[in-house]
Amino acid sequence: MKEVFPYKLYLVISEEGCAGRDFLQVAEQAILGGVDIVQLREKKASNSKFREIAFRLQEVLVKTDTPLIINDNLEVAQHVGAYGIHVGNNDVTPSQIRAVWKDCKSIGYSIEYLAQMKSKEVAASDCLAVSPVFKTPTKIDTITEWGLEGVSQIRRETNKPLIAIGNMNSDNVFEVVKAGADCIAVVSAICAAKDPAMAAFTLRNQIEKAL
Ligand SMILES: Cc1ncc(COP(=O)(O)OP(=O)(O)O)c(N)n1
Ligand SMILES: Cc1ncsc1CCOP(=O)(O)O
Ligand SMILES: [Mg+2]
Repeated sequence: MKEVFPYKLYLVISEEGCAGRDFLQVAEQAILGGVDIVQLREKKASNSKFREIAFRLQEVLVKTDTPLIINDNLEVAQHVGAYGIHVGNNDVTPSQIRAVWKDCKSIGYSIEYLAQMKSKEVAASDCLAVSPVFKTPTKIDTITEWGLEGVSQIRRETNKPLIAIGNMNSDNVFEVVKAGADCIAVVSAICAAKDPAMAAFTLRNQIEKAL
């Protein structure tokens, strides 16, 4: 059976986060470098704008068969026929998504505190994000800074694919994978890099070395 989440390097992108560069080109370059899944995270866009950006990104991703994940917005995710969705504790829940979106291939769910691990929402998810591993200016409304010990602790509690996010960079991904992460998700390490393809290539190499 095909694994639902075999991905290793996950780009989380927004149009605004690419600092004036064309976000579609950043995504294309990142994929050339080794990104194998992309999430569109538009925290401020209206539904219609979010949908429009998602369609444009989807057009680029289909060329390389790269899956598109939509952050938070179930309506947009279904409308564009995304591969899946990522949600956290303030969003529509994984079990609600499962109930209404029958052909959703991947529901990702953020783990912010340990008690979540026993919840029905974890059971309803396909993959879990250790969120954040390290504090990051990209997202400041976070609860637990998990650190390497937190990644290992969550690893011991589940066999589901674990995505590490939060200040991931080429200096720390090796040890984060060694601690138990299956996949590394990044915003700034690629979106703010001078050369997104090279940045992705370097991250991917570190991940492969640790596996
Ligand atoms: C891969 C991945 N992991 C974690 C998050 C954070 O989701 P959430 O806690 O819902 O916070 P917002 O991103 O919605 O601000 C994510 N988006 N992607
Ligand atoms: C979306 C999100 N969720 C937890 S941390 C984070 C932001 C990660 O951004 P960066 O890779 O720039 O630290
Ligand atoms: Mg969310």
